Amino acid sequence: MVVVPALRRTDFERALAAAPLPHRTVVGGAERQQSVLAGLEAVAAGTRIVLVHDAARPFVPAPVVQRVIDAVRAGADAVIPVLPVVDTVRQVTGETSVVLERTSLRAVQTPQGFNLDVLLASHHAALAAGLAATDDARVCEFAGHPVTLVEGHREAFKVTEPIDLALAEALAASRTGVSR
Ligand SMILES: C[C@](O)(CO)[C@H](O)COP(=O)(O)O
Repeated sequence: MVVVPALRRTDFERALAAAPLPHRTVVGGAERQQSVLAGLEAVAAGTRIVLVHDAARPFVPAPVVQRVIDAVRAGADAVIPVLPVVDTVRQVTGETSVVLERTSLRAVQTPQGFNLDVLLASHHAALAAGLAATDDARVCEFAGHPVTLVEGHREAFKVTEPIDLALAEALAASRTGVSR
């Protein structure tokens, strides 16, 4: 299931026409949570496990995906790939700031894996409560489900800033042997 903006649906469908895997598109909402919920509600009844992935993380290595799937298959309700944080991180409140204990911090990636029934029920609970979450694991946690961590990978970075494009192009060239 590929969640797309309403105004670009045709463009996405055209771009996805040659995709090697069967897929469908569904129109998302204004915020991430609404888009994920739209995707989940379009998933076939009877599906047990679902992975939620950011299209902005195109280089996620297959072993990360496998670790997430394995942990959900082993019975976890919510599984996320994470990485240690390499920068010193400060929490800012108004004019003051404090350093957070770096060894206890993890950067969260996708794909995140879930028991579909748990994730759907959690999204409905979050919607009813007005929770705004930046990822689906937070939605599950809010609904009382534990979150299992597995090892992520630096190559699963989110293409966000202009400089990320240079890295993305280099990685794409190294994987395909084709450079632009
Ligand atoms: C889910 C996520 O990738 C985890 O780091 C991140 O929260 C997504 O944020 P976005 O603002 O929806 O790209």
